[in-house]
Amino acid sequence: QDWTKLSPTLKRCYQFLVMTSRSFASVIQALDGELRDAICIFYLVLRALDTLEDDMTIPVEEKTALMKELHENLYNPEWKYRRSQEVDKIVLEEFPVISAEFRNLDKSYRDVIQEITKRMADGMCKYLDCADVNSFEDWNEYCHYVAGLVGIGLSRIFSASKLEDEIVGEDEPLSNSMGLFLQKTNIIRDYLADIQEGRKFWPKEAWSKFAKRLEDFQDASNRDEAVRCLNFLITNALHHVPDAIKYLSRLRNQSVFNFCAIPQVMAIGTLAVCYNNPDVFTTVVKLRKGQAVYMMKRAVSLNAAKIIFHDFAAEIAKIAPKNDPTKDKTLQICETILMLT
Ligand SMILES: COc1cccc([C@H]2O[C@H](CC(=O)N[C@@H](CC(=O)O)C(=O)O)C(=O)N(CC(C)(C)C)c3ccc(Cl)cc32)c1OC
Repeated sequence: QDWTKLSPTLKRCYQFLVMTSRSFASVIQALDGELRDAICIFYLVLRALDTLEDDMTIPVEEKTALMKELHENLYNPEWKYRRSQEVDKIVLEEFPVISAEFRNLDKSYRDVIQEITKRMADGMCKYLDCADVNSFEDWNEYCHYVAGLVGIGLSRIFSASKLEDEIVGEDEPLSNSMGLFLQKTNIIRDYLADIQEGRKFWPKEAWSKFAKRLEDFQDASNRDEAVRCLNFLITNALHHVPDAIKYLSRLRNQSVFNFCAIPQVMAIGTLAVCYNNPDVFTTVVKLRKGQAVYMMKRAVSLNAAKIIFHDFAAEIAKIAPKNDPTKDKTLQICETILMLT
């Protein structure tokens, strides 16, 4: 990334990227050619939408209008929002800087970013009034709106840049799975942080088999049932791994592969650390920093990524408890992953 050649507004956008995405910013900045700026701006527009959705100080009616209009305000040079209390509020306060660089992008990228922003906002608003996630179908739909659409949009940008084949952008189910795997992993890992903020993303179809209320998993007396529900959800999330492996096998550009593979291997590593782990209900379980850095360095080829998927699937299969009600399905999906990797 040659910072000296950037316009002041584009330089400012990369500063926002570094502020809002910590470790991930470096992977975006390493993207080749037109992809770097297009995905930097896409990331920031998504961050702006996410910041609105997360801000509980904005009344629901006002928030719904702001989110649904964001895709139009990409073409409104003055539009900004200054009343957010969120940590990443700068992307809303300085939105004119982001929209200015959005309008400098090639039309093919602008059309994808605008369409995904519109569809995501509409979907998020459907779940805004705490319409709880009941069935696994609801869970897949919610994750499609907040994450699957990101995968679909990114895949179309990869193909539009010609750095990846048309098929990458056309195959929506695979792109959707890339998002569902990451988002389900985040939701599983973030049980305690979310419940403490009154946010419930674990599907009722799952937790109702193990407790009367989702909050009950916080009590040490319910720890065994909580871990069984955890293992049930992790097993469901692992079913997206075969699609992720197929998606990664289609990529030809090294910088795109690194950008896509690193979050996926971090996610299966997170699921492996969470599996059968009661700490999920008392802290936010994270990969050890050294392990995360190690994986970011290693996941640079399909074979290297496959080995990481293989090792974590083998680890989960090894510790699957004999008396866990989901054990057979867990071993089955692990076996499938082991055969693919
Ligand atoms: C083909 O699809 C993808 C390919 C590569 C990366 C991502 C995906 O990876 C990061 C990775 C990331 O942002 N990691 C964080 C760590 C963390 O949030 O736990 C980081 O390293 O800061 C992520 O998590 N999300 C957020 C969603 C999952 C909601 C989409 C995300 C948000 C905006 C963009 Cl443009 C991309 C992604 C993809 O999206 C599916």
